[in-house]
Amino acid sequence: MSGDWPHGYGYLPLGEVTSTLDEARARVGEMSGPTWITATHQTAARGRRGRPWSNPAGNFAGTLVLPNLTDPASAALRSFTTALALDEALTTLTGRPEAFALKWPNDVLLNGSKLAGILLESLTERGHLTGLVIGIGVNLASAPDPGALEPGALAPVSLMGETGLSVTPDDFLEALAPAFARWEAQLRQYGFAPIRTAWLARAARIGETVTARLPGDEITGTFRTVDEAGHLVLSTPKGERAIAAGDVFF
Ligand SMILES: O=C(O)CCCC[C@@H]1SC[C@@H]2NC(=O)N[C@@H]21
Repeated sequence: MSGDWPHGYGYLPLGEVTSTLDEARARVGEMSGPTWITATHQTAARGRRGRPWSNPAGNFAGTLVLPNLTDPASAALRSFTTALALDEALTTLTGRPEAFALKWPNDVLLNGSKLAGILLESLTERGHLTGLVIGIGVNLASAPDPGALEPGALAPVSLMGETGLSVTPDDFLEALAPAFARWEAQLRQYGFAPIRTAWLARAARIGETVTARLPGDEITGTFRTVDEAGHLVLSTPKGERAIAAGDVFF
């Protein structure tokens, strides 16, 4: 599997790298359109909020580069298309849709624990958005040692550990890439509304009490919905709050 796929995305499979996100930043100038970059091993993979991301062999590590995205609001919606594509790929490969759920803003859960994470990073020039890189890690073969988890954080699990199914990173990308291309085409053609509906149908903990941790603040409330901008909407004793970015704890 290399070069171009039928859906027109490029593909760059790499061996050991610091991070596929670093490779994306270094190589975006050579790319004319959306391109997947994968690595067999990352020596300095990163997760959200500057956390390290452990990447044992056999797990999926990839970055999708979307050059020429210049609207920040629509770029952020790729959290949702990416999560839906991951969910679709996992459902296709396992036949078990009921086992997976989506956690706002960027995680895929398996049996209620964290299976996959997504990290969006902006590419900018002179303060303007010029593109987006979407880093994706999926614990296919093994779950990393959770180390010291924040209170309330979900422990990682692996697809192999939870289901006994063996899926290689290459097989995973074969399912993920066309799924992403379809969700991306839908977003471009119809806007966020159908993506939002599809995401909500797969969301974990709607109607339940959750806590959103923001820099310097913590908001607890009932998870009502995700609004038209992709913000998390919580009902709190002080009224409804729409949260643009943060970490959610159950
Ligand atoms: O849940 C998170 O914190 C997001 C994790 C994202 C990890 C992936 S692995 C491939 C890509 N390269 C990185 O350095 N990080 C992302």
